[in-house]
Amino acid sequence: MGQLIAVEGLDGAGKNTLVTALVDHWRRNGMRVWTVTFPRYGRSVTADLASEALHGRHGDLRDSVYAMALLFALDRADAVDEIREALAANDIVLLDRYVASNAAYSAARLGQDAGGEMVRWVTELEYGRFGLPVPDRHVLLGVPAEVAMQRAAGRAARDATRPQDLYESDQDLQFRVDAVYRQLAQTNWMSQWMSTGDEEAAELAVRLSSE
Ligand SMILES: Nc1ncnc2c1ncn2[C@@H]1O[C@H](COP(=O)(O)OP(=O)(O)O)[C@@H](O)[C@H]1O
Ligand SMILES: Cc1cn([C@H]2C[C@H](O)[C@@H](COP(=O)(O)OP(=O)(O)O)O2)c(=O)[nH]c1=O
Repeated sequence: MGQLIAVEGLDGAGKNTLVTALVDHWRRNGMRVWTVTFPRYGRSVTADLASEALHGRHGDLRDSVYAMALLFALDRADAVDEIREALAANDIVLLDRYVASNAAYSAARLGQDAGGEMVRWVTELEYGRFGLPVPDRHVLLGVPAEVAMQRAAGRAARDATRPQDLYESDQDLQFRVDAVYRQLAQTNWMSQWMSTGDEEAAELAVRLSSE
């Protein structure tokens, strides 16, 4: 049975870059690693609908915090079997965003903290009703919010296929999401959280196996 690890952080924090480096490091060391990025764009109709809403389509869908969270959650509900199969066949299953993204972004949108109603609702829906496996570890890529926002803006400027969405372009929201993420990490929400900045993947991989 593999270890389930979720990497979390703001838009532009560097999650994708870190996950790619970790997978590369572990595979070079002979470990069996499987990875998936949420939302599963192109594979999940609910993920695609959520992205389209965040880019201005589907009327007032994006105004509903619960409706948006439900779309992201349904994408994961549909992935339960593939995650369980991956855990059975690999040493490590690495998730680029997971349930904590829904908890942090949705709570932040409502001005709530990590102890509020929205985090409870996400927990009951995704870990309770949908039966998603709880990560053994969470990794919070906690670069300063200003840095993450600059990187997300830079990426959008360089890549015309990745315009900033509603959440990425809302600086106040990003600061609030950052605060909720840090509370989730401090309270070790659902499992142990490890915080990292711009750390070499090799160093982080060692810390993940030793702490
Ligand atoms: N450690 C780093 N130092 C500088 N730039 C970085 C670093 N990590 C990622 N980036 C850059 O920041 C941008 C966002 O990184 P990405 O991994 O796509 O973030 P996320 O998946 O968290 O949105 C990309 O343009 C990437 O090249
Ligand atoms: C996975 C997930 C993402 N989100 C948010 C975080 C991001 O701001 C946004 C889009 O996800 P993101 O991973 O940033 O996708 P993109 O490649 O389009 O930048 O959705 C949630 O609110 N809940 C979730 O469950």
